[in-house]
Amino acid sequence: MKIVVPIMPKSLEAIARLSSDQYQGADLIEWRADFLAISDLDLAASKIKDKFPDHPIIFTFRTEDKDEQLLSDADYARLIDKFASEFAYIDIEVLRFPEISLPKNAIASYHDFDQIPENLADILGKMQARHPKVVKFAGMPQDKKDVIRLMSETLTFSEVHPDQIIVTMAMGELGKVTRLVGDSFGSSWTFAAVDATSAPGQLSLTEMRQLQHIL
Ligand SMILES: O=C1C[C@@](O)(C(=O)O)C[C@@H](O)[C@@H]1O
Repeated sequence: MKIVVPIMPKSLEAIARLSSDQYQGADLIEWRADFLAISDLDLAASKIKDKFPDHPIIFTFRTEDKDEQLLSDADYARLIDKFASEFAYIDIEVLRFPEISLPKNAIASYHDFDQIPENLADILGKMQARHPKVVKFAGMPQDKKDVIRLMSETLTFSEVHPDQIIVTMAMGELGKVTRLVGDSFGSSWTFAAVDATSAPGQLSLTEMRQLQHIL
């Protein structure tokens, strides 16, 4: 299971302060670009690539967790188009922005911050139908059965689509187990933190490395 570590710099100075040594054990870096002003993204992109020359980087501009719409559909599409060729992977909220054509390195992603939806299989299927490089889902379980359901749907999906990379996780305390043993149920990546977490329930990179070793 690959370990992805998000970075969420809130200024260009914060990028300069990042110490890449702390990220050595990560397989991929996810740049959460939605914490910066749009006008800073160009400069930030080159600084981040300079900072992590040895890591594949995911460009993510998350809109699903914002109350207000930060970008129009057209601006989101332009942003995706611009950065897709600059990074190893690009996160795209495909069901929210269905008009976008997917580049080869697309991660089709979907978040539900309230629940593990009953129609999870349908959501995964709709994302897969766009033929992205990776299908990714993160949801908030309300009880232990939700956690088992997420893992069970992930396993079923991975058996039906053995060539499709799928990444799923349940967030929060209840969901932590999915970040540890997700790969036994078909999920290929897990997200872990250095300093701040980008979602509830993430373990630290150090803990995740130790666990990977044990497992
Ligand atoms: O999609 C994901 C997964 C995530 O939400 C998590 O729960 O670890 C963290 C986000 O930064 C990332 O974009």
